[in-house]
Amino acid sequence: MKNYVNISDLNNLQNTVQDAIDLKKNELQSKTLGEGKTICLLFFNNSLRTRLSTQKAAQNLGMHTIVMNFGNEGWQLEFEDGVVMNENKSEHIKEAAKVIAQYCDIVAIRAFASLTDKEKDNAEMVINSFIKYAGIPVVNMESATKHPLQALADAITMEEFKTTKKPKVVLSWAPHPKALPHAVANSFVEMMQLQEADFVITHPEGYELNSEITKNSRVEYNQEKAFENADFVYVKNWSSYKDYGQVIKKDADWMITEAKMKLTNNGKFMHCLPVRRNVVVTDEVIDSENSLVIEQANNRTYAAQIVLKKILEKIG
Ligand SMILES: CCC[C@H](NC(=O)CCC(=O)O)C(=O)O
Ligand SMILES: NC(=O)OP(=O)(O)O
Repeated sequence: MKNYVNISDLNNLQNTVQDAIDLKKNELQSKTLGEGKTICLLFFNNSLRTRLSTQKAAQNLGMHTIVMNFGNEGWQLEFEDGVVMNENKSEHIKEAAKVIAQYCDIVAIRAFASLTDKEKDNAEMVINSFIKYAGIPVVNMESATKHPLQALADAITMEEFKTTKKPKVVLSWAPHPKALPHAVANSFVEMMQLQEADFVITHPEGYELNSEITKNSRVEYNQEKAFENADFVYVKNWSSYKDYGQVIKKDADWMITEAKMKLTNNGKFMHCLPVRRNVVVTDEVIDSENSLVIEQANNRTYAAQIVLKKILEKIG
């Protein structure tokens, strides 16, 4: 595997999940694989889990890490070709990407969606520019449309906690005061499409995700109906895709409550974090024994570590 930008970059999701679960048993088993190698972790947006888990994963493999809050420490980058750079952009991605590649063997990038320019977001301009110009492996730490490290961690977690071969899994929208990206939901959908599961997406009308991603995944507009007999309830807010980047309705009654979780088959509650308590989910639900949010966060290290291990094995 050269780059890890989408969950589909994995040769086989199920095998990778098993590899990660094996790795968890002895996380330092490949502690010399990355010796002499450096990874640059570039953040154009905030992070807790991704930043700490990816750095830990690299260190578990013996790598050096360089972490940079590019958004407020680096130069404003120009991504368009042929532009006269006489305004607020100090450096072109062509130089920046090639320069960064002089300092590291792998570059990992977090650059959220603009949520204002659907075309540029869908084109994945930032991460694809790094792939084009850096010439070294690129890892996606949440881009404009995808969050594959989160999706892999979620797959690991469901494998560890599923009690049936074909669980019912619900991706449920929940309200949020801000307009949030589609990336986490998109990668969760793509990951579920690679799994043996009874998968259903539930959200209010107007919050349909990009149909090029959801394809023929089932959508149920009645949240409580979707929750019936669910084994896993994965919850995330996202802004409207149709009215791009808009919060078209806040629908407080879509918040996840104990009463809704009672409709499930003793279902597990999942969320990528950070989460707005008592907006997205009640304290009772996220604090319950059926909440897997901390297990998910722990598995972020092993998701990143198995990805970096496979990239390092290819680099040689
Ligand atoms: C891993 C999730 C990162 C990000 N979440 C947020 O931006 C939440 C921000 C907030 O709640 O203020 C998102 O929804 O994509
Ligand atoms: N879930 C996740 O990616 O968390 P951070 O945004 O804190 O990295």
